[in-house]
Amino acid sequence: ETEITWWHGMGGHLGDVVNQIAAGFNESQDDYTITPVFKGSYEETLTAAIAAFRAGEQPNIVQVFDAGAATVIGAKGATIPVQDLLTQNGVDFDIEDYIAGVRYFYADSDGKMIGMPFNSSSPVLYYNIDALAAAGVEAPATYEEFEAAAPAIKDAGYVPLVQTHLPWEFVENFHSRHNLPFATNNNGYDGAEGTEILINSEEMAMHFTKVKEWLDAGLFGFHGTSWDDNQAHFNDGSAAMYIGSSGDFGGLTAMDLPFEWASTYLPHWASITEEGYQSFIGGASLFAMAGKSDEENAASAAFFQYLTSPEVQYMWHRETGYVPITEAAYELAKEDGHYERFPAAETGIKQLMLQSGENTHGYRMGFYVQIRDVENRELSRFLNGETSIEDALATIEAEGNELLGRFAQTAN
Ligand SMILES: O=P(O)(O)OC[C@H](O)CO
Repeated sequence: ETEITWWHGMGGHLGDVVNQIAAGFNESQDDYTITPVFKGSYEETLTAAIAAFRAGEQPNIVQVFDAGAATVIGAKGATIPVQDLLTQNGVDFDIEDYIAGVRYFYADSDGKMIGMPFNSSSPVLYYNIDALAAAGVEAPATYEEFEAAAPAIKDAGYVPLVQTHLPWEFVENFHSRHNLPFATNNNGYDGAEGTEILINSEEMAMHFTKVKEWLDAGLFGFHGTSWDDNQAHFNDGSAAMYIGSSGDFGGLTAMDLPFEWASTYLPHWASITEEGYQSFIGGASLFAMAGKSDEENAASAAFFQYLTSPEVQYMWHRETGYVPITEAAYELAKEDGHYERFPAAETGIKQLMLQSGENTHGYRMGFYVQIRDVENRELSRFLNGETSIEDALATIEAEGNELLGRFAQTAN
């Protein structure tokens, strides 16, 4: 029997479902055993995998989040393109089986799939139905509607809004929802050479200036930049709404919160675009690391085949809220009546299928994990009154471009 390992960053409820998938694969056949290992946050998982690769102790499969994808795809020789792994091991592969939004996010510039989409998400707006009813307002579709409703929500005794990740929700997907360019060179997809971040814009300055006004007026809560710093305020009933991952759906359901909740799209500014554009996929994908035996690679291919079967995909989607990555799994969820029972479970995938534009397919920036650190640092300093928005955005742009330039050198 061949044994393989899978490093991932799925904690809590998500980790339980990962373990169920691994157990299901192990029971489904006698040739292979996969062992999932929780390595901490997405950032910690990626750091551990890079260190392990350098020491020749890499796992067979590692989960890498969207922000780290360009770095890993650009690290030639570190991974085996998943498309090659599958076809070399006799597993049928057709990129058209995947929903449009996930098809090319983890592909190289030739359209070859390098990472296997796994937990794909969208940032959505969750709302406490009881809180909005107490305030006599509807869930907002736009930030203008949020501004109009927020004072009544505050008067009803709630913090109107919190969010879980400034870069993902207020920067990266902000650009997609408004079809604004986020980097030169076709958002970085045309190559690392000369790619520059386009964060220092009128629209970013306007949005964060508004967020700071809301914060100062008690209409927005901000408790830190780690993934878990803010959601607790929604869970405990003090915040009426939060922007978070569609992949939070399963965890929220499992918590059995003492109030009714639902979700809707990530708001956009009607002043920038009347109709919002699609978001692009978040979450993470699975990479097969290089340097493993043929037997182990065959085991990884068999696991990926199992993982992408409609039944396993639907189970993962149903239990977590991550979007189904194949058309077949989405159809299965619809046929099973999943969205009639839980309308909030469909928000993420529907948002990925809204109108698209030239800037809505995501971004490809190397060392973007480090750029996120700069964004979090400078945007927090602005929200805490330690710098101006002009200086914050200029600093992110300068440090971001320096990191992008360094990445372009390593990638060549
Ligand atoms: O919380 P997740 O797993 O949906 O991931 C959100 C972001 O895309 C990670 O960078």
